[in-house]
Amino acid sequence: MTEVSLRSLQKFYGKTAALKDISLDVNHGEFVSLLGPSGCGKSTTLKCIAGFEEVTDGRIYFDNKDISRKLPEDRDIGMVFQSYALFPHMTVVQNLAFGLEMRRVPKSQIADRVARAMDMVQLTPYADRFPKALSGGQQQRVALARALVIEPAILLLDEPLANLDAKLRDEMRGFIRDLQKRVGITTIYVTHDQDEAMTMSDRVVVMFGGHIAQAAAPETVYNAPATEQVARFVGNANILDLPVTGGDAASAQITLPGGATLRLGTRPAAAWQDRMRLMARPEQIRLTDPGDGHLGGRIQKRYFSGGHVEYQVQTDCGALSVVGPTTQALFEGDTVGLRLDPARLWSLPLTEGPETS
Ligand SMILES: Nc1ncnc2c1ncn2[C@@H]1O[C@H](COP(=O)(O)OP(=O)(O)OP(=O)(O)O)[C@@H](O)[C@H]1O
Repeated sequence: MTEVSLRSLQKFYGKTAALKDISLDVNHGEFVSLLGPSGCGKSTTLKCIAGFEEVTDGRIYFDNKDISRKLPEDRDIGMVFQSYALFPHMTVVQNLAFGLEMRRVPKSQIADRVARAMDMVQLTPYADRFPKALSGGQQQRVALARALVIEPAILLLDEPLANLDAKLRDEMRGFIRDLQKRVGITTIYVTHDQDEAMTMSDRVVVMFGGHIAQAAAPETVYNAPATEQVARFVGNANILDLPVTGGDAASAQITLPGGATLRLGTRPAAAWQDRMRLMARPEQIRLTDPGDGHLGGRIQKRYFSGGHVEYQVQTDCGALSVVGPTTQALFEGDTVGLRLDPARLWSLPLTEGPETS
């Protein structure tokens, strides 16, 4: 297991700054996802770690060894791409054996290591098939096995599930995560799919415009986003901009448009702030009888989605998204009350970080 440290990475393509300042430590055996919108620099970060791109400035360390200028083949990484990149004219066994032959692993060991890798991804019955005779999910499992059979120090995955349909993608998420835990390999995973990042990772690194906005456990990124941009990118966020009307050194009191007050567990970040931007996730707001909530509203849209119902509710704080149980008989046009949980309202900084796009 290997620790990866990125120190102030910068990468320019001509005048385009793909990475502006990336610093990150990935612990031994950790599964870290790089998450962000298209063009934020996820793939470039991964390519720099792999050595397919040279950094313009900054350093990359594997276990405290500076590998920034090493060739990809000298970095001891296994890589899986979105396009499985299997050799079409080779069978599964041959695809797996290839990397070992290139590394001059003794023939006597190759068969055994290939067999173990195939078993690991449950593909033993398909050993002699060519890639075109395998499903997308099976091909991606071959690609995984091919990356792991060389027993690399670090596993890098670039949107490996993007080509699979939704159901298979779900299955493969669990499969990759279980396999990574069993093997215990340090893994960096690029995705623009927040569900994927949240369900699979020990830590999610949210990136915008060549910067890291937050690197934290999935629960922290979701419940305590570092910025409004993170709040809006990861999940559905209701943002309430409300005046501070009282409180003390430890807790602020805010007043909602209808006059209801709430005592929060936090203060505004800066002494001069007389308002707060608070985030409430849809499932943290409860719909009640009109007059019973902290805020009044009218249901504009109702979306039944099997396990729960999503509502769009027009309020004096704007349109809020609320998730409720299917047992609640509420419909479009109904007048409702909205109850907020002061303990779960998250105070966002009023100003964003250095980069907002
Ligand atoms: N080879 C290249 N030449 C010039 N510009 C590039 C090159 N590769 C990437 N870029 C630019 O660098 C920035 C970051 O690209 P990158 O591919 O890392 O983003 P990404 O977050 O992985 O996006 P996506 O999710 O769309 O793959 C983008 O502005 C992109 O246009």
